[in-house]
Amino acid sequence: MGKYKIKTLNGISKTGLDKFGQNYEVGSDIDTPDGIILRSASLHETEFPGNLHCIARAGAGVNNIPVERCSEKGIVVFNTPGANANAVKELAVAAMLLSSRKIVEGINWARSLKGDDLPKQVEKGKAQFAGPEISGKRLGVIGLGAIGVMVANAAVNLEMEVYGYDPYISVDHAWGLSRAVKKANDLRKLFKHCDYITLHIPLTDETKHMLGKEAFAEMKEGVRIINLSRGELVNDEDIIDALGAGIVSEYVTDFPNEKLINVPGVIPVPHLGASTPESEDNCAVMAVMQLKDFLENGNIRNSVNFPACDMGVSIVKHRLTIAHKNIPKMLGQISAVLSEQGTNIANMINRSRGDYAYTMVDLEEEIIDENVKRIRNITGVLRVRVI
Ligand SMILES: NC(=O)c1ccc[n+]([C@@H]2O[C@H](COP(=O)([O-])OP(=O)(O)OC[C@H]3O[C@@H](n4cnc5c(N)ncnc54)[C@H](O)[C@@H]3O)[C@@H](O)[C@H]2O)c1
Ligand SMILES: O=C(O)[C@H](O)COP(=O)(O)O
Repeated sequence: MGKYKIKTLNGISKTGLDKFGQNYEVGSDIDTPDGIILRSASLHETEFPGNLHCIARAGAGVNNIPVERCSEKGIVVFNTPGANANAVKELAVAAMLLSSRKIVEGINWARSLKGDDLPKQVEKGKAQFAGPEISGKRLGVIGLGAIGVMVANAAVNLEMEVYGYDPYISVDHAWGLSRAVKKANDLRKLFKHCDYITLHIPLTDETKHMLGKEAFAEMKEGVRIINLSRGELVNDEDIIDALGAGIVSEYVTDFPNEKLINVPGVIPVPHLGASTPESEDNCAVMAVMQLKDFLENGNIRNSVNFPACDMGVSIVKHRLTIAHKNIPKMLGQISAVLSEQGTNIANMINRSRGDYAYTMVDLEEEIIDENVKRIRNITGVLRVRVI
């Protein structure tokens, strides 16, 4: 078996890449990779080579990856849940303060001062940069996943009154949420009462333009909006109107574009949410370890399109992994091929997730190519690997 080939897109932390080790050829110029590791680069226009088995997003959001197209080809897509959450939480706290205290304007003004009486000018001019404290104000957190929970809890510690909205919250994340966070059952109520609203949800067909004209019409006048999640969650034209009308007083976005950049009240941050050495290392290490375990053992952990599946380290003659559609009679057809050959199945596991499923089979003897072909040809089978 030759070396596994991994293509890198974006700058991936060396601490993570070093974990690939000797059996891997890793680089940005690899043509026919077994795996891809990336951050925000878009793969929507990319044709995938036939031998590409897996893609790891060193980060949270996977809207830059054509996940459904990958599923149809049996390509397993991973992300690294929670690995950059603390970095985003810290920037969210900073964003609330930036939106309140006119810190950026104040710094720019201080830098523009000239003369030999600067302390005097500072004291005379500072009043124009006064802004409210966040303590005692109401914060609405939309999305209570890895980041939203941390932001909500941090805001409680900063003495804010916090409302959380997430109809799909996981049990684990609910356990991690401070009891002081109040549950918002209805987004309209959250819009009506909150002084600050922060978004921590993925970009999907459901969430695109979640903040638009109708939402702004419900909001408290002067609300401050923090969007460190994805630009398209907010309708640009509508928030520009809401800023002009004074409904929104400040909009901190980690996703600036040409429409927003010079609008008064917009605080553009150049997608810095996860840009800390700590989270870049965390994400890369997690992504690399997941890719390695998948390529070497067929195990799936933290995939966004296939079920979690783990049979430990492969120590048998062959491990067969089969990505397939979640349809009846699949296991029967696979085991029929193996039993016709007289092969003893040492261990087998099958898991499903929505329309897709994954089967792992440990075999104590060689599997002949003809039978691998027969399994590949079963209707609904997307990909077969022999490890
Ligand atoms: N700015 C950055 O650098 C940066 C860094 C990390 C993540 N992000 C963005 O933040 C998003 C969230 O990251 P995370 O790590 O917290 O993800 P996560 O999967 O842990 O949490 C997302 C939460 O959103 C909830 N949700 C989904 N649809 C919802 C809806 N319609 N209404 C309310 N809640 C909904 C889910 O139930 C889940 O709890 C990512 O998808 C990514 O787009 C940005
Ligand atoms: O979804 C994410 O994890 C973030 O947007 C981080 O993106 P980045 O890795 O390109 O900084």
